[in-house]
Amino acid sequence: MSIKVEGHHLTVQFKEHEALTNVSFTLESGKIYGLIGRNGAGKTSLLSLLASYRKPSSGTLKINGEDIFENEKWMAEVTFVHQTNYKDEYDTAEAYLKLAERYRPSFDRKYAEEVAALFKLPLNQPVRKLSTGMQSALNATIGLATRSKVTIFDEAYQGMDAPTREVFYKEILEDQARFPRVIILSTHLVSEMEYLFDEVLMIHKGKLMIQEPIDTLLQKGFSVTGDAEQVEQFAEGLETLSEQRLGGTKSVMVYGAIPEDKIDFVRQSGLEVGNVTLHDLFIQLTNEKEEN
Ligand SMILES: Nc1ncnc2c1ncn2[C@@H]1O[C@H](COP(=O)(O)OP(=O)(O)OP(=O)(O)O)[C@@H](O)[C@H]1O
Repeated sequence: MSIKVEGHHLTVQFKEHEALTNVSFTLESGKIYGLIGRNGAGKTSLLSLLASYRKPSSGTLKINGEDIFENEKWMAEVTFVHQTNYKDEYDTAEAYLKLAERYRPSFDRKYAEEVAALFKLPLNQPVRKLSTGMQSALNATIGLATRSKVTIFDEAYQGMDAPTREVFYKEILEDQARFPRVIILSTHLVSEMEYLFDEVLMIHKGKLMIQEPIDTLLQKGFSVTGDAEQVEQFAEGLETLSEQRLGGTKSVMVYGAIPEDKIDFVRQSGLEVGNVTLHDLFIQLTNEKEEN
């Protein structure tokens, strides 16, 4: 069954503070969504609505046309993976997998064991004794193997070292191809995880600034690399996001399209034109808003 999640004009109000303001979006099965935003932007507030942890102060949130808050059918189809405090957990990792199998009908125990082995997760150890990275690997294993129609990973990589994160990312891609669902990855590791995203949701100060396919988003800017003097000449008067210089070579990231009157200059000078990165766009777009 394919899934369509629709949020309309969602607001989350905490006493004095509005954590989310008038947020609307659509999510569909088969896509991986990158949810990015600066600290305190409202990412977890949005995810807690999807997980039914919280009721929106206003607005609607539906899956396939049905409200999800306290809706048992849909709550059972959403898995929210986030950092957990396991300091008082004496059960083993193995027992956790058994528990997940008991409570989640879609849980695939065999796959969970395969992923646990890839993570080198010591299943016979009490969870409280696992390192932070291994506790995250346990959460990630359960999140993947539950195969919920909506699977949310909220900075689920905490403490994982780089090779472990690579295992995690590879499994996300491979298992999503086998069992397409809505996957949301909330992250601060923008550069590292960019290649996983089909679409990006960028939140800034409680507002959804962008929901766009990653390819469209990356066409909002470009990079130019080549002889430093020529690059500087090219970039004069343009809005640059970042620049790097190595000896006589320089690279700049520019926001916007290449201006018509500079196209010939690029051709003649032989400067190399490439894509902008999500990391640079993110920094630029969230700074720009702050200035406004
Ligand atoms: N229970 C709460 N009571 C009051 N304010 C809250 C509560 N939870 C979150 N907030 C505030 O709402 C805003 C959004 O917080 P949220 O946790 O959604 O941000 P975030 O984007 O997930 O941040 P981070 O990247 O730092 O985890 C912040 O200003 C935060 O202080």
